[in-house]
Amino acid sequence: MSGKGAPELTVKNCGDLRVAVIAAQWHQQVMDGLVDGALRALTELGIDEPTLLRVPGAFELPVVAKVLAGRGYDAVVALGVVIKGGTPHFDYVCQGVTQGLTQVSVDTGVPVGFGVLTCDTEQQALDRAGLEGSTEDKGHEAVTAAVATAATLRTVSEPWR
Ligand SMILES: Nc1c(NC[C@H](O)[C@H](O)[C@H](O)CO)[nH]c(=O)[nH]c1=O
Ligand SMILES: CC(=O)[C@@H](O)COP(=O)(O)O
Repeated sequence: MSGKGAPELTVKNCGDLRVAVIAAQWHQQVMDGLVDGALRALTELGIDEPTLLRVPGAFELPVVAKVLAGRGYDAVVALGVVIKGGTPHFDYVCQGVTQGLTQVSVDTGVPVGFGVLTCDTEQQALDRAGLEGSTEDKGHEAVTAAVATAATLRTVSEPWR
């Protein structure tokens, strides 16, 4: 299930890659879908012993991503759901998470799959959660993108980190 132009990625010979998934806990129903989709992608890729850690909210994703990226993981995947409320808080959470995860990836050279939904409504999140009736599976997508990038980096001859 790929949404709105996302590529159908095929990754081979990546079963030995070390992958960690970090999942926030806000909006449980949507998060259950994202985590299931992520684990399904890992199984399809032959990565059979992923690390799965939980954090309270999306804002806590970058610090754990940073620590894991320094522990020898080939890829880290961050999953979360941020839904707009009645104040600008949404903007600051989304900005902090996005900038933080981006910084981890470029600072460490470890791909960080961005599986954080930033939605105006709960229905938008449900539609992207890989649940029955969803049109997209962003958890699966985030894993596949991160693992594909890690596989690409593995072909780079010089040590990059
Ligand atoms: N409103 C949402 C949050 N807010 C909580 C923050 O992520 C963070 O845990 C808190 O500010 C304490 O540091 N988190 C989500 O994941 N989703 C939301 O919709
Ligand atoms: C994105 C959020 O943190 C959100 O739950 C905050 O809601 P509010 O802006 O109504 O406090």
